Amino acid sequence: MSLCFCSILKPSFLNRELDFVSRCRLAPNPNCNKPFQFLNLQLHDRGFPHLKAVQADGVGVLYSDDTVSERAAPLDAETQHGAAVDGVVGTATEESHESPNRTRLKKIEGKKGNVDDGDEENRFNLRNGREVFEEKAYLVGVARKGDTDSSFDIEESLSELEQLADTAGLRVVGSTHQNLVAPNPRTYIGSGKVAEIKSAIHAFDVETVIFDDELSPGQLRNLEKAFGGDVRVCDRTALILDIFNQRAATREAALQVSLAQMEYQLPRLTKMWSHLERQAGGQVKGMGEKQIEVDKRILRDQIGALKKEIESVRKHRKQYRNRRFDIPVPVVSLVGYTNAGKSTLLNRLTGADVLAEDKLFATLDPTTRRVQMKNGKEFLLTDTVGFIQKLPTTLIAAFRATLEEISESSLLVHVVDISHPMAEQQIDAVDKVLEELDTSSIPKLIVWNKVDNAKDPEKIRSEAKKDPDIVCISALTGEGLDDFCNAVQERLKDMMVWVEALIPFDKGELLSTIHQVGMVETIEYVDNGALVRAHVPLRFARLLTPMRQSCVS
Ligand SMILES: Nc1nc2c(ncn2[C@@H]2O[C@H](COP(=O)(O)OP(=O)(O)OP(=O)(O)O)[C@@H](O)[C@H]2O)c(=O)[nH]1
Ligand SMILES: [Mg+2]
Repeated sequence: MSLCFCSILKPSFLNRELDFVSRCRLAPNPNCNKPFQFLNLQLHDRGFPHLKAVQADGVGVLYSDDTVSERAAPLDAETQHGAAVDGVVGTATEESHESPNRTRLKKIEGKKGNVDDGDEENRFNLRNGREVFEEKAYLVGVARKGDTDSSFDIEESLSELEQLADTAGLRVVGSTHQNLVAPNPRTYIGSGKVAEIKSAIHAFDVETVIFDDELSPGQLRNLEKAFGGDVRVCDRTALILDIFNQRAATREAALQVSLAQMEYQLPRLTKMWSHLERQAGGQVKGMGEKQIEVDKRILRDQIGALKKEIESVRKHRKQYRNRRFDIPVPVVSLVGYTNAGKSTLLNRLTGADVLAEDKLFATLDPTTRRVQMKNGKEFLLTDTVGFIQKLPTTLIAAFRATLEEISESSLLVHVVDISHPMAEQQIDAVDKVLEELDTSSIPKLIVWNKVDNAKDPEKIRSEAKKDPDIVCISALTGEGLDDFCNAVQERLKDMMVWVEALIPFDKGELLSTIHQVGMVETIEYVDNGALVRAHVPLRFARLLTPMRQSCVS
């Protein structure tokens, strides 16, 4: 089936019953006499002790007790071509234009436990307060020859996909990739690769195959068919949507994720009802087709209703924001790649308790807190949803309202995990999304976080010193936080205007606000009030206009 993640039409694939696994278990077939390729049991004895060999076409599996089982044969001759698992790293039979590529089988150890018959219970794990069954997933990526658009190489992108899969509660058992000039319009990857993956699916009881790029509805369908129907095929977008779905804690986030999911599903609403045709022995052809049209209409109506609801929540949020602007405290937004440490920084500076953990997309909703500096100055700090390379456009669109917080800030703080091997590429990916959000006019400060975790912290610190727009910190240990606050203060001062105002004695509260949000140079107490010279935010300067005039006069 093509749709893995629709919470409205069907539950998340992470909640599926064991039934799916038992359906995948192979029925013994001792009469099978096709050639086998023996697996390297040394590598796999922890993870797959029951497997001894896989038939050359990947269809049959020989178990350690010498029973042979066989799945349904491949659907078309094309996918049989070159199928093989070579035990340790799996070789791919390539089409002539495809360069060699690698298949990785993951050694499952430590907390993940064994994946054998007696280990099914260990595959239930507590995630976000609910027990989920860890499905076995296999990852597939494509490196495009001559692709200059993406700065992530395929290994790095797959490693990030693995982190996403782990966050979603899946157990990754292996991965593979292929170099292609252009993706295959039918199956995204070449036929040799399809066959190779099919072998891996059979050999390791893979339940979900995840592609690192967005697949077209047709590609999804064809791949599922080619893999034999019992395995779910999904892509990075669906995986990210599922994580968002699991993590949406507020009504607004839940609405936004639902909208993104529905928009993703609309063109993929196929095959859902093909069982009707099968049940009817194919005699009522078209029955499934009609049902799809009905489903699409229902989904479109739901999308319309959701958009209206989001709009009303958005208006509410805007009113709240406007009220917030009555107090002229500048707003500083934390932006950055997911897992960079934005929430940890907010928590550290404000004593907030926003969820911060070593998982991707821990934060979905913006949280704003007041930062009180040692010198008594204040600013508001907003934590926002993290970005990622290949961020689904449906998600950007759905979260645009929330991200408006960013475009209305006085200053953007781009938090970078400088200890991450892909820090530079992550910076590029964030800049790309910021461009899409039209934030070029807002001043930026770059924060190199997690310096404590860097291989050579000293080098990082001295590099940061060379650029006045970079501050080096550790949100975890507190290193550099004073420098960070001072740098924010400096940037905010640059955006303030110089005023001289005579504040009457009966408006004493204005004087304390100037101290709070501005930078006071001098105060002189005269007969009819306090003569203040200070830098204040533009919005606040407007408020002082009458007093500025009286000062001038
Ligand atoms: N060593 C080290 N770890 C840090 C530091 N800052 C954050 N972390 C860890 O990095 C992980 C991610 O931190 P978060 O604050 O959740 O990151 P985030 O940017 O809010 O992530 P999303 O909400 O997913 O976008 C957590 O395990 C933090 O403990 C730091 O300065 N040093
Ligand atoms: Mg966060």
